[in-house]
Amino acid sequence: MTTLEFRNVTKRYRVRGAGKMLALDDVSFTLESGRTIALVGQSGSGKSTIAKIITQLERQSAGDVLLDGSPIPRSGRGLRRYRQQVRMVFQDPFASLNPYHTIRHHIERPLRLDKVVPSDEIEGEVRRLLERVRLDADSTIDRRPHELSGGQRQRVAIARALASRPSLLIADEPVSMLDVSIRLGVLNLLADLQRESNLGVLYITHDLATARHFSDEIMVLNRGRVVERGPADDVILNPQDDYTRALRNASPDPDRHFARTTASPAGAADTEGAPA
Ligand SMILES: Nc1ncnc2c1ncn2[C@@H]1O[C@H](COP(=O)(O)OP(=O)(O)OP(=O)(O)O)[C@@H](O)[C@H]1O
Repeated sequence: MTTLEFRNVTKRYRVRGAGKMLALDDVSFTLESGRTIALVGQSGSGKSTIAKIITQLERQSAGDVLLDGSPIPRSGRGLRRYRQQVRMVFQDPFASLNPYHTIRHHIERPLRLDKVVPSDEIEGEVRRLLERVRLDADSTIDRRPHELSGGQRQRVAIARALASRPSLLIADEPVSMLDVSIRLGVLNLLADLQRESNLGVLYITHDLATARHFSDEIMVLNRGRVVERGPADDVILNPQDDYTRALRNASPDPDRHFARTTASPAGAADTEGAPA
């Protein structure tokens, strides 16, 4: 069991000519393997700042971020091990993959860096990871990102994140840049992988309906403060905070229901896994 804990975390950004800007105000939560927490809030509420602190792109101004009770190491093997355990899926599958490199290269890299398998098993492991994200390995492995659709690229990004066999996955708006018709397929895939690997997932989203469906718990952020949290159904069906109610009322369809979340063969839930 792996646990990532935010304990009273505050983040102030220095803004030129305007002093400091409070982006996170005393935020505490615990993400553990096997559970999915959705982090919801309007633009500017601080969601990405939490992701940046977790991935060490930013440092908190105050408070503690602890992995299994210890502060995140700042350098060396400890930091490498932390980065292997906590992986990120970014919003933009177009920007997060290097256009000059093949899909094979993208997935091989973390396998080599983290010495996940012996060298002679890397090829097989790349193929296995592609199949895990329901991509056809033969027709995908030697392509470059621009030869794939947005949904296929995001599947490659997920395969790359899983390559290091992490315990926790931070998914920052993982489907918001994808065509609406294929979003559900990618979210179902993430849900399947979460269950198969007992991952802890922090699902950052604007979308209350998918937050409810794909998460155990929802945490609502407003201007850097957690204003409400609780079991997903409770937060959506019976919001206690005015801001959550406003978010819910502004949401196009917060009670929307979704089809199954069990593993599907490539192409069953959407056609993104099929070769182009
Ligand atoms: N590097 C930075 N320097 C100064 N202010 C920043 C910086 N990054 C974020 N902010 C400010 O911090 C606040 C929180 O931003 P953040 O990006 O975390 O919000 P968000 O909820 O992720 O928004 P979005 O959904 O639009 O990505 C915003 O007011 C933003 O303008």
